[in-house]
Amino acid sequence: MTPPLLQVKGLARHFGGLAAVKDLSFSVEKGQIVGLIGPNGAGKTTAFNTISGVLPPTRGRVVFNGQDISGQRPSIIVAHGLARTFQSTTTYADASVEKNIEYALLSRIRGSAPQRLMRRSSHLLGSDQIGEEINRIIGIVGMQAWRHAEAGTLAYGLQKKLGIAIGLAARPSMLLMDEPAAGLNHEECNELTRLLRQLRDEHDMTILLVEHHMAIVMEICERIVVLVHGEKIAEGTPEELRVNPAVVEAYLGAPDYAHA
Ligand SMILES: Nc1ncnc2c1ncn2[C@@H]1O[C@H](COP(=O)(O)OP(=O)(O)OP(=O)(O)O)[C@@H](O)[C@H]1O
Repeated sequence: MTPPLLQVKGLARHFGGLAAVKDLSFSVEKGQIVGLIGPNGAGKTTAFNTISGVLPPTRGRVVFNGQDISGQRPSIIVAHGLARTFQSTTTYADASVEKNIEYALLSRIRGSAPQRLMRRSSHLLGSDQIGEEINRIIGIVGMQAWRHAEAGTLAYGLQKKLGIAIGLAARPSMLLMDEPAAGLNHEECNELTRLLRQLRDEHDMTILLVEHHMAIVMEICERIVVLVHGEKIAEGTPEELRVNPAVVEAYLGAPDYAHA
């Protein structure tokens, strides 16, 4: 049997006396979209930051594609194929959509020495391939019409798509997405749902999604991990969690969950 692509084992992260994440274990199989949900302050972002190398874990391990990546720098983790999508604020506002993607590709090519050593040769791009790669990424996120638009002038939903495009420039096999639906309108949420499915079905992407928008989580995730006060209180399919008393209680007063 193929081992899971991502395995989080007994992960903990403390801030002084506060245990923001406690003994968290879960795994994500290749090709799955898994949700990580929980009320405000549950520890979702801390778990994400610890998995992606932004914060070192206090305890526990993160294994990706069979390799222990716990506590590695974000650039090394990206080179392993585990990338985070960026918030719109991390784009170059004055540069065009294609330039932003080009900068992301160039940083991948230049990378650090250990990154270069780790990358498979197919991951190295010659400058003649950059144009093709920009076309490929713009095609995936459906931003052909905005190719020459300045990033800072894009509507919010398009800026978020550009953030996903920049994440894709790392050619990851797995994306960690932190609240991609935040601030999107109804039509943009539908588009996001289509894009996430397309990334998985047509581009072999595995996705771990932190998201407050319960309708999207319930519709798109095969499995969901629920955190409350830093602890995993439940894990299962959307159908299982909808009727799980502990989850319903944690979300009492959250109408979006009740109606998802
Ligand atoms: N750098 C930090 N220093 C101290 N405490 C922190 C730090 N980052 C997070 N925390 C605390 O850790 C706990 C978990 O926060 P975290 O942001 O991970 O939760 P979350 O589930 O992502 O919340 P939200 O849904 O509101 O984004 C909170 O009590 C928060 O105040």
